[in-house]
Amino acid sequence: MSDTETTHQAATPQAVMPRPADHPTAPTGRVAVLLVNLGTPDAAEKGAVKRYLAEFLSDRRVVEIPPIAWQPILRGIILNTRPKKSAHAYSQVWTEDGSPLAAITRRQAEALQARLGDRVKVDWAMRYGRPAIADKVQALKDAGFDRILFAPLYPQYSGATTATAVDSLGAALGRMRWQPAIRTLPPYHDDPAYIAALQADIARQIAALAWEPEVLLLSFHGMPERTLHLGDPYHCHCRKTARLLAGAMAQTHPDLRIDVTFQSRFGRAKWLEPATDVVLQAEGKAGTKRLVVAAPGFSADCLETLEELAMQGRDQFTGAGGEQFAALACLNDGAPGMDMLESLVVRELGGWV
Ligand SMILES: C=CC1=C(C)c2cc3[nH]c(cc4nc(cc5[nH]c(cc1n2)c(C)c5CCC(=O)O)C(CCC(=O)O)=C4C)c(C)c3C=C
Ligand SMILES: [Fe+2]
Ligand SMILES: [Fe+2]
Repeated sequence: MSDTETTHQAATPQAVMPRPADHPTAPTGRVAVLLVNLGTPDAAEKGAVKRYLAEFLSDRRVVEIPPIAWQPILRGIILNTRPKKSAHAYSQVWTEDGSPLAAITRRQAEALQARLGDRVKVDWAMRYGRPAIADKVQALKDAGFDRILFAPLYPQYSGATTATAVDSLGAALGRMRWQPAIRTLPPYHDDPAYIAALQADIARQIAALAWEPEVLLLSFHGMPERTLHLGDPYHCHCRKTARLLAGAMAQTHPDLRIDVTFQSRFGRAKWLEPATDVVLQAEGKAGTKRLVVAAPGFSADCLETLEELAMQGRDQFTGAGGEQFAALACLNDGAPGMDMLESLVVRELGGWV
């Protein structure tokens, strides 16, 4: 007899049926939060990077070229050239705990667990590589968690990030006879808690510098410009985040000039502009001496912030005449970012806990 039938009968006046002991595989109402980020290689060496890039760049949400045209380019050229170069870049930022993106995402999950206590189980997964979304969802279900808040840690929605993470969840659910109930965390690009966290964290890091920046660049990961015309809200979300953040920063730093750029251009198509590397050189050439760059779209530091911005970016700016440069840390597992994440998650869990 199912729980539903029991409840129905209990409501009738004649007989109050005793509730049967829970079926051993029928847990109810146990709630988990699964934090999700992009994914990263298992090691900073060519083979691991090749496996990671093969999975990532074969995702049709990421490279929107028909496989018949794209796969020969990917397998014939890109996977034979890029892994060596990218492995070298990864080796420059690798930590004792492995890839920064994975290590920080794990710490975010641990910090959120400590904040939420035993009401909720917090775990983490990656869209590409490990730990895989499908494995984590199955493990949570097997452990009795039948309600899962799936939280892709991308403040700005994009088909190439949020949607593909949810696709992967959907594929995992598609293989399950008995699925957990699912909620997904909406994009939070304009949430006051996110803007406040960014403002506080950026202001704190600027105050810790021994010099005063003239310019703050807000560098977001790029996307092919075509995706904007196809209706992807990513560009608009980035612009709105930047507008709200600039408004908040103007209260405390009225003399700071704030500009938006897009980094990590890939391939030959036109990407969103202006490009971060181009602007860093142009600023240096134009006489800007002191510049900071922040990456508000990245919830955790990773290759793109630690190598591309902090290392290459410094060379681009100082090589063109700039003098003082700092790449600010992402929100990571610091207090402002964790306060924000806790408030977003608690709001989405309403009615479940
Ligand atoms: C067509 C290629 C790419 C698109 C589109 C793209 C979108 C996109 N990516 C992020 C966030 C991250 N990307 C990261 C690394 C990375 N990105 C691409 C390509 C595209 N990204 C590549 C090839 C790589 C791997 C590194 C390299 O070889 O250059 C990372 C860091 C991962 C890490 O291990 O540290 C993040 C994070 C967003 C948010 C986004 C679209 C909005
Ligand atoms: Fe990327
Ligand atoms: Fe990059």
